[in-house]
Amino acid sequence: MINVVWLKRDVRIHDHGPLNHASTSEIPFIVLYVYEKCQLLQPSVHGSHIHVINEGLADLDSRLSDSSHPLIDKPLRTLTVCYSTVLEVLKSIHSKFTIRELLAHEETGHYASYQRDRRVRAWCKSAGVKMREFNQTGVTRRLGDRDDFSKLLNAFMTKPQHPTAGTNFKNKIIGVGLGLPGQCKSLLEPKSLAEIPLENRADRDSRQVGGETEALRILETFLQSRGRNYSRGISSPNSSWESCSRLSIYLSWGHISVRFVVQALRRKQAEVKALKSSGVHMDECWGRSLGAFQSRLHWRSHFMQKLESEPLLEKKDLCPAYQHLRRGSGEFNLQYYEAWKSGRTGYPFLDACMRCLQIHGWLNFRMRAMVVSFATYNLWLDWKKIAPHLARLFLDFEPGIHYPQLQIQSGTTGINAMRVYNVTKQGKDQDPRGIFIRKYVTELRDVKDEFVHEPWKMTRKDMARCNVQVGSSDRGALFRGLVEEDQASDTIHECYPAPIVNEQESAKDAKDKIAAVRNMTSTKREARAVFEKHGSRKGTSDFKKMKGDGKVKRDKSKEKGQEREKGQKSIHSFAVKNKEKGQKASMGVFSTKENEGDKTWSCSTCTFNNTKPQAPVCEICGTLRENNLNT
Ligand SMILES: Cc1cc2nc3c(=O)[nH]c(=O)nc-3n(C[C@H](O)[C@H](O)[C@H](O)COP(=O)(O)OP(=O)(O)OC[C@H]3O[C@@H](n4cnc5c(N)ncnc54)[C@H](O)[C@@H]3O)c2cc1C
Repeated sequence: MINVVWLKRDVRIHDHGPLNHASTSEIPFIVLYVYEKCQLLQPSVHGSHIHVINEGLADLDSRLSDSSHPLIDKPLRTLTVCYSTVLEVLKSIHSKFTIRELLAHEETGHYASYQRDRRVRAWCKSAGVKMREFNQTGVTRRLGDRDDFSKLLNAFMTKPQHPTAGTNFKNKIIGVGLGLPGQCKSLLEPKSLAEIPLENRADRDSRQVGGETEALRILETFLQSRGRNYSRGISSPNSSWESCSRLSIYLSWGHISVRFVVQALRRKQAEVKALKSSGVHMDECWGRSLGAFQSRLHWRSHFMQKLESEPLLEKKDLCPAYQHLRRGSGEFNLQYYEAWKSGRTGYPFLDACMRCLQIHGWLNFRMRAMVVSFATYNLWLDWKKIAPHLARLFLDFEPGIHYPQLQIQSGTTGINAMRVYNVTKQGKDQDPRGIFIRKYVTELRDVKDEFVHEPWKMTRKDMARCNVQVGSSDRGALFRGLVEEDQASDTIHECYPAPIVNEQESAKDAKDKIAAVRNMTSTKREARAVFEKHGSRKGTSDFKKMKGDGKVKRDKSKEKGQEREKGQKSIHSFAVKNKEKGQKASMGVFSTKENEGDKTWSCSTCTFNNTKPQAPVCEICGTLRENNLNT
């Protein structure tokens, strides 16, 4: 008899329920990782993900074998790693040893992993193997609605972590040479994983390194010093590099647990508070930044809960009313898609973001939202078509955040306000001197500050002076003319495209199309159902009041298509009312502020600074506006 610890997105030693459980049991166990063929076939998989996974496995192998050096290309010492399907491997182990317990973490993954888990559970049942799954994200299985979500999440985060297994259990691990299907002697490079298309197997040029050791180090530097600037540094791609925690890849691949991070954060918050009350001068930034970081960690579980409750979210729109949008025949413009993908849209700030992702696999939140907004509004591309490419680009790909965010940013959830980012304005705000642009869009490195965000405004002479030709594929044409004119240049350098769409017009068209769907009575009804199931319940008392009693109920009259009663509030009626009052529709989070003055309100759930005084819900997380704690 043996136990099996099945590793998925949980490759670490700290706060690891399955490892702890196995190590305190009297029988031996296998620590198993499978390069699963059915998962590797998913279009979201990229070689860089495999490298990060391998770095995590090598780190764990060295921790479990008491060695100080993670060895990626050397024989494995404690882990059992196979290249197969998990069911085949489990069946083989069972036939050789008889598995008593299969120990794993619950996974809120894409649909293929959801189905795989169901198959494994069914097999365990039929084979008499007890399967035990541990929670590691704070997400609750089979949660009907969001009424108790925050309470449950808080309880989970407050619970003591699983003890880190001591060294005495290590001789209980059975590992190498078991003769299992596809068993590997060492970790596999992406190049030997035939399921991943060739073009997706390469690594990123410069990316974060995976593994628990690195995760702990990054957390420490953040809480010791970098985190101080979190609040004011997260929006610009220049400052976010250091100011953001940069923990996402470790959280996504399970090299650190979210509870470990939350509890470390709480200790830091207590330390800051204690120092302050003992009279030590504390920089105000710390308190604000730690609070904002705490909110982001809350969002993590908040968004993952959506996918947990709606496993098909990767494939369908949260609000069915939007299903047909961007999916008409001929609506997908391949040329636009390719330009967006390769960072050649003619909008320098946008192109810099896409090229930055190709090199590093990371961008801050605002820039991610912006690249999706540009693709789905300005280029009118279907979010489902851009999702796999972004998933491959993001080193921290986490399905439970990725798909809900894609839907929010493309305006199809029914419960979030439309947010169309003006990429040129964002560039001017977040990268005023074009430092980020010049770093990635090297064609523009010699362009003067005044044109770096709008190079198409340069005259032909300006272009010649900074050795770039904007808007023509004929490199020679411009310069031939100019050389004759003023002999200004005898060298021909690089080309940069002219903008592929008119930013203002394309945004307006897209917003009109979305608004037409949003304003339909049937859409409002569907959006309400989405809110009941997935909307944040911060400001819960108002939500309950709105419903007339303490419990959220489905509005049957609306389901039958009847009109809303007079005076009854709806998430959507507010948004429509704004327009009726003649308020200008938002061009993006910043332009709204200009239109409506400085009446911003900071959301008590997610701390986002909302710029629409009349907005019924927070633009980011959907929390009800009424009596929002920070209003
Ligand atoms: C279209 C889109 C897709 C995204 N896809 C992913 C993804 O696949 N994986 C991923 O980890 N994040 C994703 N994000 C959220 C966010 O951009 C990243 O979590 C963040 O940039 C990671 O950097 P960080 O760890 O330094 O973040 P920090 O700002 O330091 O935040 C700490 C942690 O909080 C969580 N977090 C932060 N912002 C969000 C958010 N908006 N929603 C949910 N959780 C959040 C993350 O786990 C993050 O690691 C996406 C955002 C957008 C707009």
